Amino acid sequence: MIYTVTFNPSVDYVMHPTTLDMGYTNRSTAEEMYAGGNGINVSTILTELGVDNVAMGFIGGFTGDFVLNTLQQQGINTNFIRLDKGNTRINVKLNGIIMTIINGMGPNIPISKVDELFTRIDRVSSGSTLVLTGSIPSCLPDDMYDMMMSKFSGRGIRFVVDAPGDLLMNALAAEPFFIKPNNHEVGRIFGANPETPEEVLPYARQLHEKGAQNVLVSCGGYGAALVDANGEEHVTRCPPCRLVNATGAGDSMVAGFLAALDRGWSYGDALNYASACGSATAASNGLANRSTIERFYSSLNHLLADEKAHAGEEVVEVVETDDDSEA
Ligand SMILES: Nc1ncnc2c1ncn2[C@@H]1O[C@H](COP(=O)(O)OP(=O)(O)OP(=O)(O)O)[C@@H](O)[C@H]1O
Ligand SMILES: O=P(O)(O)OC[C@@]1(O)O[C@H](CO)[C@@H](O)[C@@H]1O
Repeated sequence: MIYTVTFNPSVDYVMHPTTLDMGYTNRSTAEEMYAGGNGINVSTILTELGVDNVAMGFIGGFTGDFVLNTLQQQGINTNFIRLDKGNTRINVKLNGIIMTIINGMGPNIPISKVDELFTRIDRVSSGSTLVLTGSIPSCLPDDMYDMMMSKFSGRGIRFVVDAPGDLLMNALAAEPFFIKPNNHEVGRIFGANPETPEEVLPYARQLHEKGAQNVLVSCGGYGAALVDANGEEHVTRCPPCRLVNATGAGDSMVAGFLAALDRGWSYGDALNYASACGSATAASNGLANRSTIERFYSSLNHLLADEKAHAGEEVVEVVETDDDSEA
């Protein structure tokens, strides 16, 4: 069974403003609301792909009710702890010409509630996967994932960590099964600026050597790279698509990689499937549905087969001329 943990869920409130002028009233032409937060997004895609999972974490107030009701309507198994005070945050996504995001802070989580979460995780059986993803509210220590992995190590639980900066680096010593930073996060860690899957591979290998078993680095529209648990390197591309809203694209990759491994696929195929899931979400309003994912996976396989067939071919530069005569 896969368990996702979202410490700071959200109502993702997507607005479509036609202008974004600071200091003036701007108007939106449409709005959508989604149950959000990284672990919740992973659970949503896993459920869409028919993989058994449970979404855990903390919710509070009327916005917490919205998150819970939405997940339950989507048939997602939930095991959330209700906070006595405060509301689950609202994260505003201004989907204009340039996407602008304002994420809320989220409610305070008392230590007694964190202990309750640990008691629930204590009951998770050996062979389970625990997905620790997303930011941790500022009221809690930023070595939280590291601490959880140490606390529950030796139980036969596989840990997946997708978190920024120190949260990720602190978790490596506990040898997580799978991590998924993006190329910018990797760049910040190593003081570099890798963009393409080929450029991130050496850094992915270093993260692998520091303890992470599978290191998948997403590179936005460029595709993604993987150093797998056997130390083998893979790169993939993105299926061509029109970008609609990339919120949750990285989480969709995490879900896609886990879903493919759950089906017994190879690491290389799992990377391709993860890329298809990411791009399918980037091309959708909200998270992708299964049929979009399968369509993107098939179009990625065509693209990769094409790339392989033409590998090593000399690139002939096409020079455009003003007249219609053939060169
Ligand atoms: N412009 C794009 N065109 C096609 N696919 C994209 C684009 N941007 C993102 N994707 C898909 O989404 C995946 C994840 O994107 P990205 O590397 O931005 O991850 P991320 O920063 O973790 O995402 P997020 O935090 O928005 O969930 C990419 O590997 C790719 O499959
Ligand atoms: O504020 P955080 O926890 O860093 O990110 C939260 C968030 O932006 O990430 C998800 C997409 O990955 C959204 O559903 C959600 O709003």
